[in-house]
Amino acid sequence: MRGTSILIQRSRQRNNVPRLLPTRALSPSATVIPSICTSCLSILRLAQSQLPGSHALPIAGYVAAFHSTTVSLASSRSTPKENFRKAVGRNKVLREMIQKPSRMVLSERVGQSPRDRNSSRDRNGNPRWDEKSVDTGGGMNRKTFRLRSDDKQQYSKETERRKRDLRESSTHPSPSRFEQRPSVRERPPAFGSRLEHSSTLRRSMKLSLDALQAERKQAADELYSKAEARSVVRQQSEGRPRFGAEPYVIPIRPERPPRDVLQAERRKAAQELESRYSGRGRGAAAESDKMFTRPPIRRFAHMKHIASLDHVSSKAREITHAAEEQFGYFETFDLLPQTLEALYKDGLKDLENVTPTPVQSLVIPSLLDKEPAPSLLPLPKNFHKPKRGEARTVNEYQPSQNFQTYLIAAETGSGKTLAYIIPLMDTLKRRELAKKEEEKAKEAEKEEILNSKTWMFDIEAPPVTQDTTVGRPFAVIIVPTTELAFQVANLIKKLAYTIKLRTEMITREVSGKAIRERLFRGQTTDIVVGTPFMIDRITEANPEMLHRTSHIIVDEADSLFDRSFSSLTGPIINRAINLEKLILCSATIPKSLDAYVSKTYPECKRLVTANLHAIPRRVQLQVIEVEKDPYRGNKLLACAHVLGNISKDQTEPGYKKRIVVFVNERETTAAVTSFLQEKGFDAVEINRDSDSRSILESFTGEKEAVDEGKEDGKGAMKILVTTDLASRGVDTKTVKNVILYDVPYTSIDFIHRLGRTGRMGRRGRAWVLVDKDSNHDYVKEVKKTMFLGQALI
Ligand SMILES: Nc1ncnc2c1ncn2[C@@H]1O[C@H](COP(=O)(O)OP(=O)(O)OP(=O)(O)O)[C@@H](O)[C@H]1O
Repeated sequence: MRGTSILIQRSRQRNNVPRLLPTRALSPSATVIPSICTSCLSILRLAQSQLPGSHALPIAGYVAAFHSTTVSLASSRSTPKENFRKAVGRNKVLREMIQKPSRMVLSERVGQSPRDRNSSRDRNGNPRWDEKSVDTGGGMNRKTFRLRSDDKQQYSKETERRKRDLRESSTHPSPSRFEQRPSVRERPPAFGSRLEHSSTLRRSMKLSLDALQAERKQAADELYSKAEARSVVRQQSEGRPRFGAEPYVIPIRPERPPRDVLQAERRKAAQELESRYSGRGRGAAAESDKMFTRPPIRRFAHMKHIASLDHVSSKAREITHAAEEQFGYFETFDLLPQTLEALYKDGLKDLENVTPTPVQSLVIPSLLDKEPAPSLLPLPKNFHKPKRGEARTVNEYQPSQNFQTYLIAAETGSGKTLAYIIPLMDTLKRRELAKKEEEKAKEAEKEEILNSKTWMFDIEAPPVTQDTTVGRPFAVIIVPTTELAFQVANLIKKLAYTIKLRTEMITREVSGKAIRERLFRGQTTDIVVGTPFMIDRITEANPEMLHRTSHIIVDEADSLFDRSFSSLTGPIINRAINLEKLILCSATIPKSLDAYVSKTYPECKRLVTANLHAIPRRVQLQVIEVEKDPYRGNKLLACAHVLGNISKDQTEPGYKKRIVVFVNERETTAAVTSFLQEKGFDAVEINRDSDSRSILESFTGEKEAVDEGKEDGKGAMKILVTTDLASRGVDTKTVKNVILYDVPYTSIDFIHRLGRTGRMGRRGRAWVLVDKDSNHDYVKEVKKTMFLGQALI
């Protein structure tokens, strides 16, 4: 073509999908078609063979339109030929152009041989064609060219040779693609245009069109069967393919199995699951449960690496859901009137229309005990009280064998404390009332005998028993920190006022003398709350103290059975020789706890809520990249900046904003607190020397109105800087914002720290500061899991 040359490289078409290939326009006036596929090649051939240069320009546009049609057909499973035919059928302009060429576009080169289309003269400058204008009567200025006789001969020879080659190649199997392509040197000399070169090349490679298509079809079938995602590069413009735009990838999806096949598979899997559970004990079910439903998610690799949470099966969660829906009101639990009264009046004061939380619906009916207390085993005669400084012997008692064990696990701030306290107090009160009734009956009987004449012969001497109630509690609650002991003891005291039970707290804050007086001053103590260290010390010196203990509750059990506490918690349990119920309670079940419980208490009953290990979606987590501007690695600055932003927002108008900042190491608390104080924030830290109880009280109490004149900014904020000391169990229900100054070491710490906000259905916000030493991927995974509402692993 004279004015326009559209050069097309040889294209391959795989998998029935037109592939775009780069082409070039040589002439500056040419229409640039950046990419084209083989299906469109035919059109261009037609244009080049039939049209003069100036008319090839609009043809380029037609080709673009044609190409878009073939691309849209590409996802169908028809062959390129069929696609081509369909595309022509759809495109009116092209159809007309191909079927009956317009008179308007035909010009001087009509009838020119495809060979040497660009030059009408040979090397010697002689005209190749005898130019003779012939009016064919079909067009306005149609011209025809007569071939010179020698050229005519050469042309017919060439045609003959091509046909022969094609016949031969179709009888031979096609070589592999790499073998097919000859090196540049081996290639036949260019003959005519590049278009011609392309067809010559194909001929020289002895590839028949049929063989090529068969190969493509096979490749396509393979791809579909393997369900490999192949890609079609399309250029996106208003949802339609266009040339020159950014490419994007559309994966070809594998064929979906029919619906009935899928349903049958699911049914089979469900039956298998059912059969694994039916007719087995709880322990076995739990075992198979674990085996069968190990988390299939591999994408949370970083979380898996760091975390140590145990997986809770979907079956266990389903069971819980069913149980949770059963109880809508506290009245349905069949509690004593005084327990109900205490619950509404003291436990959930100032709350209207309270209903049991999921964990309470699950736990209260399971722990309620209406049976009378069983008779006590006597104390062993050889009770050994170790002297001061003497080595402890752990296994000197015969531990109780017949107690039931429960593992209660529910998300943070879900009301676990009341879930175990209410049934415990109700049971103790029931037993107390039953005992009183029994004593009353005995008294009446005695009176009757004394009044009768035969009393001298019938009455028996009263038995000598060790059945004293002084300093021998019925229940012991062990918690890991003094702060938590204070909180739990406070709640029990409130309830006990109405229920009429006595409770005492034993922590390091209480002196030895005070404990002695409280416990052994001559009155019955029903419930003792304390830290493991203190309870262990006292019960080691006075093992008879646990003689009547029927209930032991281990709150934050994962912490109390870890390496630092297990040497204290285990012996306490062993000393309770009349133990009936051991209740382990926690918001997190690490693998270590699960293994310990399975081994030590194989018959343990697990009461686990459906959302265990999931941080509620109502808590938003934001990640602050400390290394980036404007902080440039300055974590203190980042923390102050976040606090500054919190101070400006209008989230808690009229009330003091309470914010908790968690750090990993105790030493960091002082540095962070003093920096924040320097910046004008009201920040306090909890450390060994500080009065943690009063500090925590100001964060666990009800909302506090802001001082006059300090309605806005830093004056309306209260910041607590702490380690994990305040991360477990502390009921910071009015805290809306939590800052994780350091990335927590484990998912367990993540759950407990973030659990200080968003409690009992409230909304919360959290920020985590990520610096160069932090594991970014881990934080990303936690954030993603939170967003999805999934359990952390
Ligand atoms: N049924 C209820 N309705 C409304 N509020 C409740 C209910 N039960 C408990 N609460 C309140 O929920 C708050 C959180 O309870 P609690 O401290 O027992 O949570 P938790 O599950 O032990 O949390 P953590 O795992 O952090 O120790 C408390 O302020 C409590 O008064």
